[in-house]
Amino acid sequence: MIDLIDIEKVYQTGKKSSFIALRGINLKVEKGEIFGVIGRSGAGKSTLLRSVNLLERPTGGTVIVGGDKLTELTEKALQEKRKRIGMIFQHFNLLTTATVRENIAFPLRIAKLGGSRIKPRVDELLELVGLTAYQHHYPKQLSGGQKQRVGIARALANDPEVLLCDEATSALDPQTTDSILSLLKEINRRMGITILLITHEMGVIRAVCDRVAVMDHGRIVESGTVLDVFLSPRDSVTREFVSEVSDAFGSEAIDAYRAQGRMVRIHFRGGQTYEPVLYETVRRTDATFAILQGTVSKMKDVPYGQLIVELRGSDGEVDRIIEELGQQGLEVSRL
Ligand SMILES: Nc1ncnc2c1ncn2[C@@H]1O[C@H](COP(=O)(O)OP(=O)(O)OP(=O)(O)O)[C@@H](O)[C@H]1O
Repeated sequence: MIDLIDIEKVYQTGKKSSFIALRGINLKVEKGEIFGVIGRSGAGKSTLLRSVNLLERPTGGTVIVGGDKLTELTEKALQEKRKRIGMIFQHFNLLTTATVRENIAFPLRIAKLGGSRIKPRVDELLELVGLTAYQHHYPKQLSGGQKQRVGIARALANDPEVLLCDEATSALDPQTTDSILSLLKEINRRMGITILLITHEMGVIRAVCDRVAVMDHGRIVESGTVLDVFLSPRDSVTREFVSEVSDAFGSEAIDAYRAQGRMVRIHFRGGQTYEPVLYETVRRTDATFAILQGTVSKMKDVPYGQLIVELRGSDGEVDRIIEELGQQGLEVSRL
């Protein structure tokens, strides 16, 4: 649905100086998925997101959305295409002197829809985001979460195929963040809208995304399914993000144990998370095990678990257990 090919962005910062914000970005977002881009401040996330609808025109490369090469469209054709690419912002960007209803109707008026079609569409959108009772309020009378709901309704007004989310929950408290993320998931599921979001919070990625790309200094340093990247991060930047949401791992207590050897980390995915796979495997040997740390959580809707255990048995038994766990599809790494 979104194809970014060899995207470069160079900002001219002075007569003779320039800054490279994006370097050779290649990214493909499939139809119907929620794709997250994560990175530290200054990594280039906003520049990348704004390249998708050409709010920021790349200095090199090709942007394709829904089969159309945006980088080759005329200004008029681009305006038309942008109607099918919704966008929401960290600070909502609402019209402060217009009511909730007028804010949502705004893109429909721009699209020159007749009044008789605007009213039912706005009613539908108000209902979708749960703001029917607030339709005559002004933005200053709303909470942050409600303002973002207006932003979402407005972005969906023209029935887009893609929704771009620019740090959409960064200005919200954790509870409101959860409710906005749930709304985005519902919109994606019910309407099949492809969502591309940028964030600096791994929690956001874990809650809603199918796949993720990690950015650093204008490059994508790692990408893959959220589960893969989360459970086996390769790049140091990724590892830092992952440690933010899994602070239980790698604690000093575990490090102290490490000296004794035979410690393993086991990753469970999906239905396996709830099965006694470890117990059943160890039971078939003379070995035993001690659980040192464990967690069960969810990555979007997929359950996953991570256990750190010390296997107590002979070298041969320990090798056999690790091999058998692997054969059953568990990821096992010696610590
Ligand atoms: N108009 C501009 N002129 C010059 N440099 C710019 C311009 N816009 C962005 N930059 C620089 O490009 C880099 C990437 O900025 P960008 O806003 O895309 O990063 P980001 O990852 O979204 O970070 P943040 O979350 O802080 O916005 C930064 O170093 C920024 O200073």
